[in-house]
Formats: sequence, structure tokens, C-alpha cells
Amino acid sequence: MEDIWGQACAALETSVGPNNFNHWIKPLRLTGLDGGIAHFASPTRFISDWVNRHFAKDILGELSRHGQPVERLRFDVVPQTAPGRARPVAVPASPARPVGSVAAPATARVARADLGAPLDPRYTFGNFVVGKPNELAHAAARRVAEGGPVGFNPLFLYGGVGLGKTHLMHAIAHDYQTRHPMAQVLYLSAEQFMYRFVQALRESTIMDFKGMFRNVNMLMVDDVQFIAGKDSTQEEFFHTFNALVDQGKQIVISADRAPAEIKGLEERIKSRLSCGLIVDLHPTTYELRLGILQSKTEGFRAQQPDLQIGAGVLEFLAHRITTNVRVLEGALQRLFAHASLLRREITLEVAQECLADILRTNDRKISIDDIQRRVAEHYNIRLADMVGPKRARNVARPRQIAMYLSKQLTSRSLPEIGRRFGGRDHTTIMHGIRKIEELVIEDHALAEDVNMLRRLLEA
Ligand SMILES: Nc1ncnc2c1ncn2[C@@H]1O[C@H](COP(=O)(O)OP(=O)(O)OP(=O)(O)O)[C@@H](O)[C@H]1O
Repeated sequence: MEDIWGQACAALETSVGPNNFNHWIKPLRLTGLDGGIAHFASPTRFISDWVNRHFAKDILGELSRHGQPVERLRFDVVPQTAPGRARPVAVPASPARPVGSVAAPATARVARADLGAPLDPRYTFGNFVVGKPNELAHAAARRVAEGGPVGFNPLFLYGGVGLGKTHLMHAIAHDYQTRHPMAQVLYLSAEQFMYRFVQALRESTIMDFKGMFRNVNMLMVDDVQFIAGKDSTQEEFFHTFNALVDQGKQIVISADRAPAEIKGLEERIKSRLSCGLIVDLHPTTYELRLGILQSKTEGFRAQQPDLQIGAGVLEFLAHRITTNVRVLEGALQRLFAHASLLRREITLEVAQECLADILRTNDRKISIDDIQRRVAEHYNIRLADMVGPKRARNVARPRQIAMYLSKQLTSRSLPEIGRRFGGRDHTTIMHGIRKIEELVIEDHALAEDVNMLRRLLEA
């Protein structure tokens, strides 16, 4: 049976693509083949439902090609053991140790919970839903979590608010820790890094601080944009980064924008960060939002099996709440709390009533089209000039203002903004945004124009 499944898997990886295969089919275990039925153990109901809906034909075809004919698939949900919290990083048992020394194996496992940030056990690869906007980030994260020579160091994940950067980082830590139980993973926010550094300076324990950070197998720093403009912290971060890369240790970084776009970050750090793989998590699509809603609903259902959700409710939410996944998740939580307190089925009407405020806010979302139209009207230029090639200042400057406002008021990435401005390269957009960032400081009239446009758009 193992052979049959192994051969079927090899063919399925090609036919459904490695991403789909890894996410949906690989977690399944073939447990039996009898009477034309293939029995599988699946870690979640969501995975089995998804596989049934999308890949049943492929699986039936491949199993029949490689063994006896199979007509149906049956799934039993057999949850995997949840990964535990990541082991806190090694610290010496005694308050001080000689300069440059490395913790001995016996002391290496001494836990000091206050060094890194705790990992959320819910943030695993198993419940990270993959779609076009995040598939590259997910694949890179998976690869890093496997360990071994990865070929890109650091992995730099960036994207707008609530798109899953932290979730992916925690998932890497859980998975890596499970595969390498003896390894030291340190996950913390850039703010915590600064806090630890300042504390070490204050308490004259800077050599311990250096030793602890240089002693990990994997360092993960979330929201690195926080250290921009903080000179001594950047200096220490730079040296920590170099020391770990020199030792072949993996680094994973996240930020709300690409390294080159982080104002106030030293050039040498930007250049180091750019040496690895930089991956953008794009804003969600309808399909991804629906997948996430289905996955989260599955989780709620596991706790409240009698929860009733009317047809079309999840589709409605995926259509209407497009800001970010955190808002989507919050909406779903509120809906379920409401339903369970009032013991009501969640119908479309209930959803509309219960989420009226969230839906209203989301509807006020500003689009790049709105921005281009408003700016073109204000400066009395043609809308076509927003996407056209004209370089004259009376056209180029308003276009740059529109680029700047698009970055500020929407969650679009630079490449996406570039596409909406006549297919311009993201570096051109970045240049335009920088120009306006400089001008709003020196040129009061322009700053007032920009502020007024922003207020009009947000009204
Ligand atoms: N693809 C996904 N599948 C499942 N859940 C997701 C996905 N993307 C985001 N989420 C969920 O959305 C919430 C917000 O995600 P997360 O905190 O990782 O975002 P973030 O990009 O780090 O945001 P911020 O920039 O605000 O720190 C989390 O609860 C996370 O589990």
C-alpha cells in the first residue's frame, strides 16, 4: 500500500503542482484500500473537505493507475499532535560567563522565558491557508523550516498589515523546532531586541547579550522597521546579523515594507537584508479569503459542533471584508460569539446586522482609482496622464503625489501600485514616493495640498 501511495504521490505532485501537493495532499496518510474505497487519515476536516472538493478526481485516477481500481475516498480526521512551544534560547545558568564563550550543552537547554517572545501554538503551517498572494512566501518559509543549507539567508518577509507575516514566522519556528529538537530558535520583535540590548547596556551584561544572540541556530526578528532611526540598536543588530550569517545560521526577518523602502534604516543593513530572499505577501484575493474563512470555521466547529452557518455567509464575508485577514477573523469570531450566545443560526441577515460597523468601514476603502481621479482633478490634469509617459513637472509631480497617497492610504505593494500607474517599475514608484516624502518637509504649500487631498479621500 505504501508503494502504491508513494507512486501516486509522485504523479500527483506533478499533476496538481508542488504547492497544492505539499499543502493538501502530503498531510494525508493512506490507511486502507478495500472494496473500491481508499481510506485516508487527515489532520483536519478542512483539509479532507478541500481535497474531496478539489483533488478527489486526481487521487482516484492516480491510485487506480498504480494499484487496484478505486472509486471513492473516505477520510478520518486524526489530529496531529500539536507542536509545543518553541524552546527558549540557551542562556548561561550563571549570571556571567567569560567573553566569547559558548554555553555548554548541559547549560544550553536552561530555559529563560523572558528572552524571546512566546510562540502562538495556533500559528502553524497546518492552518496557514495558501493562495496565489502568499504561495511564494509560504514555499520559502517551508523550505527554511526544513533546515539544512537553504541558499537564501536571510529570508525577508514583508507585506501590509495582517497578511500573515507573524503567522508564517511562528510556523517556521514550530516546524523547525519539531524537526530539530536540539536546535535553539529565538523569535522576538525588533522592539524586544532593542529592549534587551538597552537592558544589557544598563546592566553591563552586553557580552552575555552578544553571546546569547550569537549562540542560536535560528534568529527570527519580527517588524524590523522598528529599529529604523535607532542608531546603536542598528549597530548591534548589524553585528549580530553578520556573526550569525558567518556561522551559517539561518535568519528570518519580517517588516511592513521591503528593505529598500525602510526609511532611517542604515544602508549597510539594507544591503545585508537584500542578500537573501525578499518575499512580498500580497493583499488577499477572494479565493484566499474564502479559504481562510472555511479553515477558521472548521476550527470553531471543532469546539462548537452545533454551530449553524447559512449558505452563502462565508462567501458574503469574503466578498465584503477585504481589508486584511485580522479583520476577517475578528468578524467571524464576533459572528460565532453572537450565534452561540443567542443560540441562533448565522444567516446572511444575522451577519449583515451583527457586522454592520465592520462592513461600513470596509466599504469606505480607498482605491488607487479614487486617488488618481481626485489628484488629477485637483491639479487640473487629464486622468490619462496618471498612467501616461509625460515627464513635464506639472504632470509628473501630481502623479508622484498620487503614488505617495496610494502607498499611504491603500495596502497595495509597490509592484501593484506600479502596475496601476501604467506598468511602471516598483523602483520608479519608490522614487516618486521618496520625492514627495522629502517635499512635504520643505514645501509647505505642497504639504497642505497633500493633506487636503488625504482628508478628502478619507472623508
Ligand atoms: N493565509 C492565512 N491563513 C490563515 N490565517 C491567516 C493567514 N494570513 C493571516 N492569517 C491570520 O490573520 C491574523 C493576522 O496575521 P499576522 O499577525 O500573521 O499578520 P502580520 O502580517 O504579521 O500583521 P502585522 O503587520 O499587523 O504584524 C492571524 O490571526 C493569522 O493567523
